[in-house]
Formats: sequence, structure tokens, C-alpha cells
Amino acid sequence: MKVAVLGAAGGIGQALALLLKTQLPAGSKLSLYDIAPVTPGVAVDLSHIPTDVEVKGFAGEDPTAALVDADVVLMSAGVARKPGMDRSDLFNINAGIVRNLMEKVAVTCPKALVGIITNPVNTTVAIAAEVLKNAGVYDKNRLFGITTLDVIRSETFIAELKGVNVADVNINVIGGHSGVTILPLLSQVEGVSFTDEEVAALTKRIQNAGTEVVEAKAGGGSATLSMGQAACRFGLSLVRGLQGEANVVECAYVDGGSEHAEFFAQPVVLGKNGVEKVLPYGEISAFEANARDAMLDTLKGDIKLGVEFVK
Ligand SMILES: NC(=O)C1=CN([C@@H]2O[C@H](COP(=O)(O)OP(=O)(O)OC[C@H]3O[C@@H](n4cnc5c(N)ncnc54)[C@H](O)[C@@H]3O)[C@@H](O)[C@H]2O)C=CC1
Ligand SMILES: O=C([O-])CC(=O)C(=O)O
Repeated sequence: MKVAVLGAAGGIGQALALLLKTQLPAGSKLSLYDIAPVTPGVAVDLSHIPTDVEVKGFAGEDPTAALVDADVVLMSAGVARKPGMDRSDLFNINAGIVRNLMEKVAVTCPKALVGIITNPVNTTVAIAAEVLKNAGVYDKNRLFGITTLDVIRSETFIAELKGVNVADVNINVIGGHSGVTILPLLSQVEGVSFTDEEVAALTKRIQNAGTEVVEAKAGGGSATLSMGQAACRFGLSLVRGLQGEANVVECAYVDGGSEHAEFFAQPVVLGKNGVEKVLPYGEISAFEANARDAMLDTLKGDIKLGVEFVK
């Protein structure tokens, strides 16, 4: 199994690479790429950790060498937010970065499962899809926007609020990955109940959790360590699915035939070809149905921006 990380010298990329080096199955290959010249050094550094995962690092303008034979590509290349910025403010720089990298993916490893971390995810995933379509290699089951950070934040905040073991908390987070498009389905969480006030406050905290980190880092970037963990969880789930494990389920932002939008985050079963099955997100409360309907204009606008950028 070969996993390529694009943006590997960055805050997320280095954390993710470390976690993958220690957690990928024995015999895996880890391929690190970034425009930053330090990247081969990051790989040498990681290669001294005694696990059976071979690490190679590549720097420069062309990611091709890192992508050859990749089964999974995780992309965090691009710029991150500073206080006062919205995720959509990253579009001008990151749209072109994602397009250029996806053009190389389309040529070099068109069958790879691709997880996009680079923001604004609602839009960059649409860009990635358009690039793959233009190259004639688009398979909707192989492209994912990684929304796992919204899931792990929800798990953490629920466990804190309710005093339960975080390992017992499971939740679906649907929609997209910014502001009102992030919708945790608190009504479905088993073993706990929330007042209306708690639902309103917790939903808002989960939606604004990225900004909470951006402000706390005070100009030093956005979430990197928690995102490294989230991307590692998602990447390992992709690998488990590829290896034929049954019942691997994650929420992700996919082109899954949703009635709501062309791309929509919801639970999916992962398998040997990426998405094996899109699962229904189930019964939701009136509060959640309102929030879902209210997000759709924003989400569709974000997607349209990505489609038009490539056209
Ligand atoms: N999906 C999610 O839940 C989350 C997404 N993000 C996003 O992830 C992205 C990365 O964040 P950080 O790692 O904190 O940023 P960072 O600035 O620490 O790292 C980004 C890396 O990308 C590299 N890079 C820039 N252009 C490149 C190119 N053309 N090819 C290859 N590498 C390139 C840079 O050299 C740098 O090493 C940002 O867009 C951020 O908004 C951040 C947190 C959560
Ligand atoms: O908020 C940001 O800019 C980074 C991000 O996507 C998150 O932390 O959820």
C-alpha cells in the first residue's frame, strides 16, 4: 500500500506523516511531497523511526515522482487561515494549487483514492472533480473531501459536556466543511440527551471550532495537530477499505448522489474501490432539518465556484 502526502512539509503534513509512519500497516510505503526544499529531510527524519513503513521525500515543482503507484493521495498543500479570514478567503491561492496537483494525479495515479484537506474543502473538492473529468478519469467513488476533523471535534466536545467516555461517542456530521455547512447530528448520538440550548450552543461551537484554533494561534496558522490526527484516521480507513476490511464507515464530503447538493458530507462505507456504498444519514430533528435546508444555498454556491474555476 502506498500513501502519498502532498503538502507534507506543512503543519498538517508533518503531523500526518508522523502518524502514518507509526500506524500504517507493515510493508506500506509513505511518499512525501511539498514544494519546500526541506521535504526530503522530513522523510529522512521519519525514516529513523523503527516501523516497517518505507518513507521517501520529494521537493520541487513537480509531484510526479511522489505519485507513481500511489494507492492513496492525501492533499494538504496550500495556505492556511489567519485571524479575520474566512475559509473562502483561501480560494484565490489554493484553487490553483489544487488544480495543478490534481492534473498530475490524473496523469500519474488516476486510480488512487484522493482525500482533499486543502481549504475551502467545499470548493476544492469540486475543483478536483472537474480536473479529473477533463482528463477523462473521474470516478466519483475515489474522491473525498476530508471532514473527519468535524467528527472528532464533535466526539470530543460531546464527551466533555456530558461527562461520558469519548471512545463511546459516535456521531455523523453532514453537509460540508465551513461555518453553517457543518452540521453535527446531535439528535442521533446514543446514550446522551441535550436541551435545545445545548444543541444550539454545541452546534455553533463545532461549526466555529476552526476559528477557535485560528484565533488561539493568533496568526500562527490553523488546526494542524488535530487535523493530522483526523486525516490519519481517515487515511487509515481508506487503507483498511482497500485491504478488504468490512464495515469501514466514515463521514466524508463526496459526490454520492445526494438529493441536497452535488457534493455532500455523509456516512459512506469504504472498500476496495473507495466508496462502496453511500449510507443514508438517518432520522434527524426539526432543528437539524432546518439547519440542513438553510445551508444549501451556501454549499451549492461553494461548489459552483469550484466548477467555474476549472471551466
Ligand atoms: N479539511 C480540514 O478539516 C482542514 C483543512 N485545513 C487546510 O489545510 C491546508 C494546509 O494547512 P497547514 O498544513 O496548516 O498549512 P501550512 O502552511 O503549514 O502547510 C502547507 C504546505 O503546503 C505547501 N505547499 C504550498 N503550495 C504547494 C504546492 N503547489 N505543492 C506542494 N506543496 C505546496 C507549503 O510549502 C506548506 O509546506 C490549508 O488550506 C488549511 O486551511 C486545515 C485544517 C483543517
Ligand atoms: O478553520 C480553518 O481554517 C482550518 C479548518 O478547516 C478547521 O480547523 O476546521
